[in-house]
Amino acid sequence: MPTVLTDVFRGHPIHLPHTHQPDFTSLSELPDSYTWTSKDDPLFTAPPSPPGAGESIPLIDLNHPDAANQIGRACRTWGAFQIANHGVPLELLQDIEFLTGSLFQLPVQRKLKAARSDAGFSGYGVARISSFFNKKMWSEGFTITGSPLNDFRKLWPQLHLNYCDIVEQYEEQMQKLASKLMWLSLNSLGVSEEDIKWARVSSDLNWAQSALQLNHYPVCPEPDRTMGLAPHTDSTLLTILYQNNTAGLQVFRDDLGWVTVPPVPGSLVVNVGDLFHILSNGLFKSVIHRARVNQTRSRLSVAFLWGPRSDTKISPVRKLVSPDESPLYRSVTWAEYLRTKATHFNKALSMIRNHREK
Ligand SMILES: C=C1C[C@]23C[C@H]1CC[C@H]2[C@@]12CCC[C@@](C)(C(=O)O1)[C@H]2[C@@H]3C(=O)O
Ligand SMILES: O=C(O)CCC(=O)C(=O)O
Ligand SMILES: [Fe+2]
Repeated sequence: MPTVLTDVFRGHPIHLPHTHQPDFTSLSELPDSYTWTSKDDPLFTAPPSPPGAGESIPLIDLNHPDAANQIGRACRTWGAFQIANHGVPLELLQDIEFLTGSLFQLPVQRKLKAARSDAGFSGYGVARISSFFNKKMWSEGFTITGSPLNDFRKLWPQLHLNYCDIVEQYEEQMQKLASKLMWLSLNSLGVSEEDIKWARVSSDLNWAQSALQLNHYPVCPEPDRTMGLAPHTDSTLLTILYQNNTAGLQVFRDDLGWVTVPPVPGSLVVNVGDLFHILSNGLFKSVIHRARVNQTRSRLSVAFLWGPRSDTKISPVRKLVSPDESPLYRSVTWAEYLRTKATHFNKALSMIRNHREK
């Protein structure tokens, strides 16, 4: 059984056609293979949030004395929020944006030197969920887990060490922030470190692991007819997303439809992932989100995908399950869940749901 993320997809190869990526910049018309309709994705034409509704996910000031409750509320109603005053240096956000921009600007032959293999985890390619859709997505991505040294050396024979250093610093900051956010939201439910022993702050963060997903959405001649990244939930506990100043991220709410998450300079977007939904016995929503593209500006985003060690069993916190009911989900490790997701995509959650008797 794999204990690091690198091994998770080894027995679950997915054929991902990286090498058929077009040179996005040379296309003046959208090819049919990139043209999406509601047949390709039932939510494609779901209404955008009504104009003037003025509602999007909350922007929460982490220094606010009531931040924990605000975060808890956002996790229950939206499954997403933005944070200001998160303590991550602005310069580091600029560095990771610069790194991401430089990576995707490399010639495609260079990027393909670090292509992700079908059974691999790290490297350059299309989104892993691509295999579940008939149409292609107008984006390219780069996944990092563990040290990026080998891949970065292929991309930047000279500068790779500087870029590795940025990734390392960024991951360190994100780890601290993610654990803080998890505990703030759990505290708002009355759950404390006594209730989830594997995730104690004092256990020096060795209980967690992560991946970084860099995304690039090139300028597109017909943005309304294509998709940057198809709707999905993240398989994480929490995801912390940095987006550049081009809008594109949307979250889905049953009552509102697609709601745009406007870029707020210096702030970060946080998503509840499927594992946090499980841990909270369904109280926190793992939010369906997608990325649209833009006709005049390219868009970059950096997702920090955060979860427990691969061998930790995640199950609903006992305290959140009422005594006369069984937990909503059976226990699952992150490795098992990622593999279930890799084969069953958006059915994964329902596959580990306990069916209540009576
Ligand atoms: C740790 C993770 C989480 C992964 C798989 C693996 C590495 C890359 C992540 C993403 C990033 C892009 C969306 C997503 C849906 C995808 O296709 O690749 C994510 C997926 C998940 O959250 O399920
Ligand atoms: O680019 C975005 O805004 C969304 C990216 C995302 O959802 C992901 O990488 O999981
Ligand atoms: Fe995502």
